[in-house]
Amino acid sequence: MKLQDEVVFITGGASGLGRALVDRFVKEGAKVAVFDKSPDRVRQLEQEHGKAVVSIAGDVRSLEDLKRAATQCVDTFGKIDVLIPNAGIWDYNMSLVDLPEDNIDKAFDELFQINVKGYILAVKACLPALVASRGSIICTISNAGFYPNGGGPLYTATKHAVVGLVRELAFELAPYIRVNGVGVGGMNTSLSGPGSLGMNEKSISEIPLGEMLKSILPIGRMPDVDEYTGAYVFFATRGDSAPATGALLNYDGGMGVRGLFSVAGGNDLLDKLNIE
Ligand SMILES: NC(=O)c1ccc[n+]([C@@H]2O[C@H](COP(=O)([O-])OP(=O)(O)OC[C@H]3O[C@@H](n4cnc5c(N)ncnc54)[C@H](O)[C@@H]3O)[C@@H](O)[C@H]2O)c1
Repeated sequence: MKLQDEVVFITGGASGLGRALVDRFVKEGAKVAVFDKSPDRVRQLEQEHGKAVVSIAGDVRSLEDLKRAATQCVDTFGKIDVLIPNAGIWDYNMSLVDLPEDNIDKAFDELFQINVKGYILAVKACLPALVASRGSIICTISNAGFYPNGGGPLYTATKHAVVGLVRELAFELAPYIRVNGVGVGGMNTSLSGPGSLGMNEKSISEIPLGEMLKSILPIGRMPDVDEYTGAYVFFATRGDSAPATGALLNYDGGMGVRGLFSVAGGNDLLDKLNIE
């Protein structure tokens, strides 16, 4: 177990990637505080994990909710070693031309309030505890934090903003708190969209992402959600990641190394080297 007795606070931990992170961190010996807007799903997590998990329902757009949750985490587990701002929504690749004029303001506010302000408020709420523990922050980014076409202009702008946030906070919070980011790629979760665009009941799992990514990613397949959790364990581990702050890990199946003429340049390696 790599994280025995470390305490992790995660937003959006009741579903998808966040949920997989909770399971993985508990397996690694950590105690986990889960903050999510869905009271039913956070309660269920607590039931499944017993004393290793405390769950708090709230909205990442509310500093008050997050401060209440940070206090509950410290009251229950005594500290916060790692904060993972992760709760997010997607814009389902809605292009600028398709954005309805009368909803741009609301959609912009909703996406930025959850995907960017939600991260800033989570840090603000956990800051005293993180300084006291000499802890670290691991932000979930996305391939959309680095490349176009992983979202529309609104989502892509929010994820690029998180890249800036990682860099700024890594500077501002040094030498007491390390701040890093993981640029995860496509995965089968319940990722939904802004209510202002009528997308709050949608789920990315309705899209045949696995089939699509086979021919888009150099690794040739969409990773399982669980396969994304190792990077977070690495950044949370005090020993192994001690030199890392302001680090951004592209962890997306190789989107930045796609070839111009074919996605993966080594498709004929087995034939050429006579390997089964
Ligand atoms: N699924 C993908 O293909 C993909 C790709 C790249 C990046 N990401 C990023 O991964 C992160 C996790 O998303 P996911 O795919 O696991 O989706 P998900 O919907 O399964 O999980 C996100 C969680 O955040 C919670 N949440 C949303 N808005 C909230 C709010 N206002 N307050 C509190 N909680 C809120 C949801 O209830 C949900 O439990 C997001 O930041 C997303 O942008 C996802």
